[in-house]
Amino acid sequence: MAKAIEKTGVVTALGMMSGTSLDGVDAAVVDTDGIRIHNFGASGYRAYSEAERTCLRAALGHWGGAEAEAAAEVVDDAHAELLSRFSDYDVAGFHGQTLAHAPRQQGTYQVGDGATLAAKTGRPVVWDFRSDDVAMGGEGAPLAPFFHFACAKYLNLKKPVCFLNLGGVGNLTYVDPRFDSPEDAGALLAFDTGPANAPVNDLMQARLGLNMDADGRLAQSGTVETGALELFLAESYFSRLPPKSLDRNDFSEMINLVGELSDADAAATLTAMCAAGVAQGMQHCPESPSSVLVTGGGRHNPVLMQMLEVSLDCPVQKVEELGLDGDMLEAQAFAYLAVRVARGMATSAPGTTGVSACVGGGVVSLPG
Ligand SMILES: Nc1ncnc2c1ncn2[C@@H]1O[C@H](COP(=O)(O)OP(=O)(O)OP(=O)(O)O)[C@@H](O)[C@H]1O
Ligand SMILES: CC(=O)N[C@H]1[C@@H]2OC[C@@H](O2)[C@@H](O)[C@@H]1O[C@H](C)C(=O)O
Repeated sequence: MAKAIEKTGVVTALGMMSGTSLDGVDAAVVDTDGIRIHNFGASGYRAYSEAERTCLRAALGHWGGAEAEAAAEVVDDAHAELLSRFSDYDVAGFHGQTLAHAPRQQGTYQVGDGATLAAKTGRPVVWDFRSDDVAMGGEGAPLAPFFHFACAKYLNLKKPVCFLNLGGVGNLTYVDPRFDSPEDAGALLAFDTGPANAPVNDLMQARLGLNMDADGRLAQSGTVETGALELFLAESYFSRLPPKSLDRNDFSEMINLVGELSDADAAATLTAMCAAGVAQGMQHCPESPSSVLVTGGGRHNPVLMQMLEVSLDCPVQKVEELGLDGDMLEAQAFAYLAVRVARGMATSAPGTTGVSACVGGGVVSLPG
């Protein structure tokens, strides 16, 4: 069994991501040398139970304490359980669960203990991906952009393209595949676009006890309240230049902007806010991309997809149209990044997190 990973050649990495939507943990295998993607492998998913989700929700915004400890236990157990379904990998990338993120103040805080996981599994585990970037003045997020660059190369794309991830929060990566390396100035520009599904999920939870507006059915029957949308876009976050990042709950008061609206109008308006944040963010791209490739759970929402098609002036496609798996892209990203960290390569750049120089964050825990 591998105790440390080889310094060169293609290895099999297993990435795991527990995202801001708090729905569950994704895991996916990528064969890579840390530069090129050679192959995408098996994937898996482990949903959080209602009780686990309640525990995680209660810990959001906490920088430690009993709530965070309870959440850490849930995260560690769920990841260990998911990991036990895989046997054929050389290194694991373990993002953990973000509980709080304020890079300019307290920093960034993910729970999940990679050292324990390494001891349990007997494999090297790479974790704590964001802290070094924040310590060097970066946003600590988004980190998927270096992987998006590798995806563009894997797909043999020749023109600039955007990857748009619609999870709890939205994040956009502008990739120019004409550059050789993700570290080249101008190859990447990335930032969080604004809230994506989190406000709609919170609305559905508060008003109807549901986890999401499945297939946008409620939003579909509602009307967008343009006054609320304008107030949303007046938020100072949207006039800030990228790179920039958000905490899941930075926009949680948005739900108050739709407080007086019917369920359907509120859902339609919060969905429109997500699309409007993306449209606003696209104005920062140095060139109009050949297309916007959408990944993450929001791409399953046809109302949101249609709003994006109307408001963006380039084609909007699900990543599946190019053969990628939009449910697993983030887990794959942390598989890819794990290999880069283990090999001392950079995982973020001034254009992706605003860090002062390219930095390779992450901690490598070897089994004892
Ligand atoms: N069929 C669907 N209809 C509407 N919304 C959906 C559908 N499927 C998924 N979603 C939305 O996508 C969310 C999950 O997205 P995803 O798994 O990308 O989030 P995440 O990885 O937790 O978040 P992040 O990328 O912010 O870390 C769900 O909570 C829901 O809001
Ligand atoms: C601090 C943190 O966990 N941020 C997440 C979150 O979820 C989406 C967006 O906000 C993105 O910035 C990031 O995740 C992705 C995987 C990233 O780092 O690329």
